[in-house]
Amino acid sequence: MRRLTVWRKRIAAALEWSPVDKGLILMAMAIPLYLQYFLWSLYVISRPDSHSLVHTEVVKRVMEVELLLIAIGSLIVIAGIFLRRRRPDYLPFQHATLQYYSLSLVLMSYSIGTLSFPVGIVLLGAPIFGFILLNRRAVWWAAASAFSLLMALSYAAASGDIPYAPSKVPPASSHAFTFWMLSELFFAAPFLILITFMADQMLTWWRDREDQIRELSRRDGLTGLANRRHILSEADAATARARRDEQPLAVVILDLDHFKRVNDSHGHGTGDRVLKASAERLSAALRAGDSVGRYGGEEFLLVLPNTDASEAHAVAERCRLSLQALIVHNDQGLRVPVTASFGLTLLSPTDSSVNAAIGRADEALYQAKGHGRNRVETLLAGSGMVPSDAFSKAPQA
Ligand SMILES: Nc1nc2c(ncn2[C@@H]2O[C@H](COP(=O)(O)OP(=O)(O)OP(=O)(O)O)[C@@H](O)[C@H]2O)c(=O)[nH]1
Repeated sequence: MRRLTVWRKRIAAALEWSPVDKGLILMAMAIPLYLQYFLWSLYVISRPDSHSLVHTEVVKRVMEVELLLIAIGSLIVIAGIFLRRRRPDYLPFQHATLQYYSLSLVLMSYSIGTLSFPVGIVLLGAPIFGFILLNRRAVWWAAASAFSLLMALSYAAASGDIPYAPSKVPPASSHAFTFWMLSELFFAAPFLILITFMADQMLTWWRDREDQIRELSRRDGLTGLANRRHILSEADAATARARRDEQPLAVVILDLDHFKRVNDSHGHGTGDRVLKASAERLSAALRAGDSVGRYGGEEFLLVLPNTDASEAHAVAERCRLSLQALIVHNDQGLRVPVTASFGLTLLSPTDSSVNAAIGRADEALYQAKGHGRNRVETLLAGSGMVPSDAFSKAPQA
């Protein structure tokens, strides 16, 4: 099962393969097909009723062509194996494999009829699959060659210059008709299975990759927290919910104190470590449902749904004490003191958007800096600054 998963991942990640490897995978699909057709030919001419189903002489000639195609295909594979280490990006190899694949399939299809069911499947599936996986220009060239050959053979057959579907004896009985119907399904089955399977795997892989990219675009590279854009969009969503449910929403901005000094005295690397450790502390101090993001260089934004001023003050205090207790060492092993100042507010019905509340929290933060840092200040719309002792159990360091 684990092996299957590994192979699934490999197949799904085929977009990343080198052009030579992609050419080789095409050959790995084509050669077994000719083996499959060869075995079918062998089977059909050995049947006692073969004369009522196929023109055996033609089928024997087709078998020679199949063997020739297998031999040519094997030579191309040997060339590919030779190239894959030395020149994995050698695009002409992909052109060669695509031309081989498309022209030989059209040629093979001629013997059972250029307008048959398997040809339709190949014509439809191969370019879609090819455009996703292979070089576009090479696929266009191969599609153009295959289409030209298909048209030339169809035109020659229509004009009576060559027979149409020379292998086939036109089904004269329901038995012969069933035989041909099953044979055509047998020819088309590998394409149907392979194209469906590959499309499923690749689309799954694409979706996973899209999810990863979306996640990356939302995260701050250093701290792993939501980045500014994402925390603001979370704040917007929380605002809409708070207004709909008529619940309070608290917004807190915090800024590490004298962070320039940390960088200047201990180096940027230590500064980065402080930011990462602070982010971890903040995430750990919040409840499920609260959000935290990196709002600026050393500024973080907390969005606390269903939280009134007193609860939000307690959360901010908890974060403040947690940061104050943080132990980060510089490269020389000295402890770097970390504290932060906090500005808190609640969303007010008069706020046109969450940005108004963020602006107020920023103003409160400015006050916290002015009042000596490492403290929480609250500014509420309508009531102005709220003294810290208005909240029960709100100790300041
Ligand atoms: N190491 C590191 N430093 C950063 C990063 N982003 C911003 N900074 C630094 O953070 C410092 C912020 O300094 P200031 O805005 O002057 O504020 P402060 O020194 O914290 O002073 P107060 O806010 O008044 O307490 C600047 O030196 C920025 O270079 C980062 O990703 N990594």
